[in-house]
Amino acid sequence: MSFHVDSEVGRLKQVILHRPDLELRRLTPGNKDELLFDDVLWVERAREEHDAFAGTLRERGVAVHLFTDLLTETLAEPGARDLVLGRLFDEREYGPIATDRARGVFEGFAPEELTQYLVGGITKRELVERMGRPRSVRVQTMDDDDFVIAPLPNHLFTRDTSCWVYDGVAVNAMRKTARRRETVHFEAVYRYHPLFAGQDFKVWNEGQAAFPATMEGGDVLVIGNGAVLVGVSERTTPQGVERLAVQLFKEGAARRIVALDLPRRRAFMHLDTVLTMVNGDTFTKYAGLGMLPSYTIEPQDAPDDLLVTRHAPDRMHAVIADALGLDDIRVLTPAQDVHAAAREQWDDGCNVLAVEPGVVVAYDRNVTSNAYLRANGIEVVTVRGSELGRGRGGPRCMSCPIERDAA
Ligand SMILES: NC(=O)NCCC[C@H](N)C(=O)O
Repeated sequence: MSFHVDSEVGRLKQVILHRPDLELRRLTPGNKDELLFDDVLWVERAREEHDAFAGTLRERGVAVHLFTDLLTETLAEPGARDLVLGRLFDEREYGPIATDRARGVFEGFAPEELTQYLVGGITKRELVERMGRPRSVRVQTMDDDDFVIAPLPNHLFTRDTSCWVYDGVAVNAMRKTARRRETVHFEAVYRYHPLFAGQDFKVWNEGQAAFPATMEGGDVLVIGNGAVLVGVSERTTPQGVERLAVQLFKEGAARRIVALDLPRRRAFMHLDTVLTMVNGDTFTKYAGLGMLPSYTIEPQDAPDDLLVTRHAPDRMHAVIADALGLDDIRVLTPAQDVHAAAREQWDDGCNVLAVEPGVVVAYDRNVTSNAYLRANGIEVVTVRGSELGRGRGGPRCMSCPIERDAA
């Protein structure tokens, strides 16, 4: 089987999703901000919404792989355990007394339990029950219900931690502390899971070791025609984009990157919160985004050199069209008052996931955006996201395509 993502909108064949679990039960009013959520969730309802989302994709012929299953199966491999636990149990984090004992507890877990605690986190009480009370200053200064290892609720947004670009995968260094531990889980999955191990695909970057050259998949749109559209954002750095460009060009996997200079704000945290593609020449865009400065990045003769051209904001759509080999692109932005538009953007109205050209999955609550897409010939399949949306991500954020045709 070969994995590749050749567009944003061609037929979607395989995707990785993460069904919410323990990590969201551990989200509280006290930790939600640090964990990048805007509210606590009703987890059972979030799971129902997520099951319905997965069901919608399956009905459209998409093979859905659940991240929990992938990680659990991966952790049955000794090499994967060593990679993940070696990265996690760092003496500089847990102190010289507790680190090895805590690691010993995790070494003893069966794969299912190991996945549960790696993703859901573990409290001091849970750890001490298993390892006894160490003399560790690090552990003794904590309350029993404090997390020794924090939960990872943003695994829900599988788009960001790894993203496929043509015939390779970028396993991304994440900007925010709350998401950094997600990366090693995907490093292990792509290296050791039987679905991927031994398969012929390229790896565009080296995981969290690339930090601080962060790049997140929500900023990466594989628009087709050998081009990639990338947001330089709150999360994705210019050097992260530059490194991606060097890798893609070295392997001849892409011909051009267009980088958009986004405002560095949480509401616009990734490009796909304000701009996504709905068919081969059409984008849905948030009215408040306006026009942005852009850069085209192209290969030079020397492999470690790049041709970088800056364009004024009014050229943004033309620059994207040119990368696609088109005279123009269609940009769909519904006419609505600025307050309504801001609310729908916040609720991921632009964050749609195409399952084939002209057919997208969207949250049902974004009534105006969805009606406008339909009026312009796009089929919109709606899913509920009243709970899921509280983490500020929609259908595109919650999916990591691993196989998708060209448009
Ligand atoms: N591509 C995306 O925009 N993903 C949404 C990520 C939301 C998550 N709570 C975060 O702040 O990283």
